[in-house]
Amino acid sequence: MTDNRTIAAEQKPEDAPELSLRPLALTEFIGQQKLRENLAVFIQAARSRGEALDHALFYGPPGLGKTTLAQIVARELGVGFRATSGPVIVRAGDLAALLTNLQPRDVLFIDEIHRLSPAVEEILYPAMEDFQLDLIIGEGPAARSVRIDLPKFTLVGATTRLGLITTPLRERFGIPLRLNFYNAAELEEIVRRGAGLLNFDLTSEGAGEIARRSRGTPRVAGRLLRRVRDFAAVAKTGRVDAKLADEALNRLEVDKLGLDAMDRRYLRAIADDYGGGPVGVETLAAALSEQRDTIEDAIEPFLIQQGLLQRSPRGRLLTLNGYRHLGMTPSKATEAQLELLAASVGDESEAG
Ligand SMILES: Nc1ncnc2c1ncn2[C@@H]1O[C@H](COP(=O)(O)OP(=O)(O)OP(=O)(O)O)[C@@H](O)[C@H]1O
Ligand SMILES: [Mg+2]
Repeated sequence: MTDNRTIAAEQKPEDAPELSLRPLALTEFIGQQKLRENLAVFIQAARSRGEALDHALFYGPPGLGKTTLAQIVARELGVGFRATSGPVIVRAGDLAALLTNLQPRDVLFIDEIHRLSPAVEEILYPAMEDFQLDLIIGEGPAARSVRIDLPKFTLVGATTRLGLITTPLRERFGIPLRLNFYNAAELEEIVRRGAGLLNFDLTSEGAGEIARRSRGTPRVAGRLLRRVRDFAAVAKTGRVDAKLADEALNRLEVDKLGLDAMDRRYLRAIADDYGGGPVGVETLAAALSEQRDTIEDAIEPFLIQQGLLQRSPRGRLLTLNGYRHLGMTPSKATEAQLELLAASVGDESEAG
């Protein structure tokens, strides 16, 4: 079932150093148990029918395994894998070229699918639903439309922002799958597996320390693992235990919860400059000189999941735990206000 195209398509420069840690089969993929079990069923059913898998959409915060799963899907189906991303497909013709080059049952992976242009999306709808391409050829009065039949293929989309996907596009995915942050036990398994692949002598307490501080994210776990290994190599220590891992992670400014300097800067801005909130995300983005997207995709979801931050219709709020984590105590008035809001505000983490 090893398909060379599957491997070739993945050699994006930013992924190259991580390549060796990427699980290649569903059984190697740790965590996301329910998602994995469901996916295994759908893949097996499609295989036994000899049909293309229904279109699948993976969504969730960065680094949780969306791209990895897309590749695994193609592998497990034993079909070809073509990868592209939303912003890369500029014109309808770009997408048409990709679609007409697919073999039956192939997987076409579109990363950052929330960033497709409306014109390209229009082409995608009939392609997904009826496996047909409607193209306009020529310009002006000579223009005519042609319809091309496509092979039955599987579109796998990935996005960090489900809320930014238009409803008609979202509804064309038969298999929407959400990835959640990983728990410490799952991350420990991922770290141990990574240490094994990197030939790195790490005690299980050392692995636990890295896992707990990986921000619920396998990509972060892999990164921290490599950095701890660097510290160990320079210190000429053979075996890395919890104490050494702790020292290395402290030097990397990763705290006990796994927050990095940017996370703390974000929380501190709300506490110090906006009295704990509520403060709008645009205001925060400007204050921190960060993109709003980065804040919403990469920073906030974990802080919300950890109960340090809350979203309300009026903006972001630091929770009592958020204050505690910064080693700060809110004023009595702020505390009372927080308790009121906590009682009335639900989690809006999926809001666009
Ligand atoms: N379940 C897992 N088990 C082991 N390693 C994993 C797992 N999920 C992800 N990884 C590792 O984490 C890294 C990031 O995964 P991946 O690139 O699939 O994330 P992503 O969700 O596509 O992120 P982005 O939204 O930034 O594109 C990969 O190098 C992979 O090795
Ligand atoms: Mg990805």
